[in-house]
Amino acid sequence: GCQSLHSEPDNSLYLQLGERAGIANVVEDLLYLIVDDERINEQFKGMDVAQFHRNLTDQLCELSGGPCEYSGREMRELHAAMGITDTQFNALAENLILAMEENHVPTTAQNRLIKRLLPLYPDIRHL
Ligand code: HEM
Repeated sequence: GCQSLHSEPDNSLYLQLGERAGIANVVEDLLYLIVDDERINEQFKGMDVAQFHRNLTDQLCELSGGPCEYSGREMRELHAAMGITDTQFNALAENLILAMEENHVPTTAQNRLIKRLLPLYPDIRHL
C-alpha cells in the first residue's frame, strides 16, 4: 500500500537476474552462443569483445532497474549500417534466452527482460 507512494525505482528484475555479476555471466554466455550461430556471427567479426561485454552488461543492468549507466553509443547509430534482418534480431533474442536459461534465470525474469528490449527493435533492425 504505502510502498506505491514512494517513487523508488523498481529493481526487482535486476535482482532476479543476479545483479551486475549475474548479468555479466549471461552476457559472457551470450557471446559464446553468438560466435556459434551461423545466422549472426558474420556481423560480429572483428568487434571489440571486452567493450561489447562491458557495454551490453551495463545496458541490461540499467534496463532491468539496476544502478548502472549505459555509456556506449546510441542503438540506432550502432546498428544502422548493419542491415539486420528480423531473423537476425530474433536469433539474438533467442540466444539471450538460452544464455539466461544456462544461468538459471527464472522464466518470468527472462520474459520481463525481453519485454524491455522489444522497444529497441525499431532502432536495431535494418532501417
Ligand atoms: C535486442 C537486441 C540488441 C541489443 C540490446 C543490442 C545491443 C548492443 C549494444 C549495447 C552494443 C554496444 C556494444 C559496444 O559498445 O561494443 C551493440 C553492438 C553491436 N551489435 Fe547489437 N544489439 C542487439 C541486436 C543486435 C543484432 C540482432 C545484431 C546482428 C545480428 C547486432 C550486432 C551488433 C554488433 C556487430 C555490434 C558491435 C558494433 C561495433 O563494435 O561497432 N546487435 N549491440
